[in-house]
Amino acid sequence: MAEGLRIEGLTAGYAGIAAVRDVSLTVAPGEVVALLGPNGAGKSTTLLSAIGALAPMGGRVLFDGQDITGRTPDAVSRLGLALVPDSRGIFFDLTVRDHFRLAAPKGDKAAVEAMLDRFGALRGLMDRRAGLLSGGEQQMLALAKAFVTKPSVLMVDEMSLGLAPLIVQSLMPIMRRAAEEEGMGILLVEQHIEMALKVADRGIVLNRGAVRFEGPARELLTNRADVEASYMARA
Ligand SMILES: Nc1ncnc2c1ncn2[C@@H]1O[C@H](COP(=O)(O)OP(=O)(O)OP(=O)(O)O)[C@@H](O)[C@H]1O
Repeated sequence: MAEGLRIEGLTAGYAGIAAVRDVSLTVAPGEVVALLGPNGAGKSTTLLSAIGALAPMGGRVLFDGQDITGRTPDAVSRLGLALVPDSRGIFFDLTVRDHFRLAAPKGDKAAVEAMLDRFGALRGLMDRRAGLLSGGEQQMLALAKAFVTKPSVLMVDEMSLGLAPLIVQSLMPIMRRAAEEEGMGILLVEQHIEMALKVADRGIVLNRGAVRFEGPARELLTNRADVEASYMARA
């Protein structure tokens, strides 16, 4: 049964030093969750542990009720959990079309068409090398490449990195639509607090490796003082 992503008591880090401690969060099917927090809070570490790129030191990652802790990123993505990393994971010498061939090797034409309906700007760019795309187009490609694999939960790490706010604003509703129309669960790591909370159902603030504040996105939007205080939390 589709239950989405459940991270339970995750402790993870590097060279034996924990960067996140006892972090728990869920992303249900059809839900958009904004994972917020200052630089170095542990947001990427959480995502990397969920996808299987970083072995947790403690806790569990469950996907649709199955314990996937310690599985490889390939195995995890085959189950339907995808990550768009902040580095975007695109190859400058390959064309846009090549990226879709790699992402959907079985030639799922319907999935590519559905994705092009969402990211219409890519239609005219199919034969362009990714290195010649603008920053916004590259981010669109990174997202679209994940969409053609039809994940049931998609994690996006800093979609807005290096992009003009107007471009980010145009990408956010695509995330919302995917949640509403396809039941995709979405975990958005974002520095643009307001833009993320406007499309999210819930918000979670991570700081110094722990969850400091969480609640319905609408409440976090109107309660900016608590959100900002949790960004500053020193303990
Ligand atoms: N490969 C690594 N080796 C050692 N320490 C790391 C590594 N990657 C991240 N860290 C450390 O782990 C902590 C959490 O980093 P992480 O990248 O998860 O934070 P973040 O919330 O995603 O930050 P940002 O918003 O700046 O991307 C930081 O103190 C960071 O310096």
